[in-house]
Amino acid sequence: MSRTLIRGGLVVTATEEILADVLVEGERIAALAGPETSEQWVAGVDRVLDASGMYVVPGGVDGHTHMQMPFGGTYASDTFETGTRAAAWGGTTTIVDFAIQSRGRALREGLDAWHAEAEGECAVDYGFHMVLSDIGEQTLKEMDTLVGEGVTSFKMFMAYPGVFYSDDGQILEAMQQAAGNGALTMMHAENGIAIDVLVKQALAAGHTDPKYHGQVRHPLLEAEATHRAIQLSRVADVPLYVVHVSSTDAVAEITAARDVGTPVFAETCPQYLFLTVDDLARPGFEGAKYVCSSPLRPAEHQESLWRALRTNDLSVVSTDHCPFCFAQQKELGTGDFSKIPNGIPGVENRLDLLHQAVVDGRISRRRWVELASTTPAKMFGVHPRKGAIVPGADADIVVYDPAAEHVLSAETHHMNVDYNAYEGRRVTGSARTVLSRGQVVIDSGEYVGRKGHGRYLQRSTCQYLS
Ligand SMILES: NC(=O)NCCC(=O)O
Ligand SMILES: [Zn+2]
Ligand SMILES: [Zn+2]
Repeated sequence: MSRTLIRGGLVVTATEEILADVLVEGERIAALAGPETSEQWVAGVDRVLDASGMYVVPGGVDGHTHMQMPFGGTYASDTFETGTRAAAWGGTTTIVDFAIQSRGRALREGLDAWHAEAEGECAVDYGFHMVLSDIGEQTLKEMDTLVGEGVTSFKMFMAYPGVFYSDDGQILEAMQQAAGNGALTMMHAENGIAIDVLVKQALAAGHTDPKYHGQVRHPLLEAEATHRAIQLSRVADVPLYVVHVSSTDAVAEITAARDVGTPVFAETCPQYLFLTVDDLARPGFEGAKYVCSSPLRPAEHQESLWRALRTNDLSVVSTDHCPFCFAQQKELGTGDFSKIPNGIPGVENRLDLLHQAVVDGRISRRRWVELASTTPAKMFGVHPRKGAIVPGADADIVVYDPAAEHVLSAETHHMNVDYNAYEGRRVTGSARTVLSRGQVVIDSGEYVGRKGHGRYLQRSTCQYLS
């Protein structure tokens, strides 16, 4: 069994910051100790990693990715291989991706297909949520089986009629089923039926540019759907996790529900914290790079999101990593914004963008770890294996250089996509060395991992509910 000692760093977790050395044995963390004790370990280890001046943090847990997802006539451009490698470069050592049920098909078929795509391909560990696109008697029964296989969360869509959309009755039934089997329900909360009316009207008026994507997906239609999802979850008596929250109005619904004790949780994503509608309105067709749903909002929404991250009404930052190349993929929507594949890349950039928020004084170091690693690990049932630096946990560890300045760019990133949504942005902080289950996968910025190292994670149920 290989032994690694990480020496001299500041261990930062969601709850404490301590100067401690970390001993890794095989795939797990064996012990933490001060320098006098760890001095005695040096002779018996295979490798000593010098972490002086560095933070030693649990690997990032990105609870919302879409590797090679089919969407709008094409596929997200990162495969499980390229996307998990890019994740590792950015300090993320666990992803939870979305397996998708096709309409008219069984959950099993969708889940098997995603397993087949991911198995043997990943650089870091991965789990699956399941997207419900065809809720009926058979789907409801299958939900129970999947929970037994570690797929303990189900995403439904109030958006995308004719594709992933579920109506209120179907949503209520799936929520009732989840209430019985202990799963977490996840919601893409936008009123897709109303949005489609506005899309038709916009196109009829000749409004075809990417910026109209943001206009038709009105924040009130996000708020309305969020409200409806919350009320349905209360009727079903099931916890709810709202994905990619983008607006002040949706946050207000979540806050109001949480204030009366409803088990509603929510995430936002870096794109809503760092980008705005001005990016969607870039000249020519460039705005297509910024088309995602929920859409980017005017800058004033960002303050509400930051505030909610501080008050815990938003408790997770995930990426919703869903990359489509500008050339040939985003271009499918030239002359019709509604045909632009929805999604923004970011799995590699999340930790650094959030660390910039630490540097800027918006959140504390501990909150950074909590939002990016510990809370998603608990939310999605992989804590304390993931998201923690304690003896017995998986040795998913990032030696993070808080002073390393770099510029985010498609020229230097490792995601398989021809643009970076944050092109030219200077950030302070970078993952220097990354361990995934005890194996060094990033060594001083170089990838030294291997395809197939990443294993499927059978998740338990949401730990905020037990
Ligand atoms: N978010 C987005 O624009 N694309 C990915 C699919 C989804 O999460 O709705
Ligand atoms: Zn969504
Ligand atoms: Zn998504």
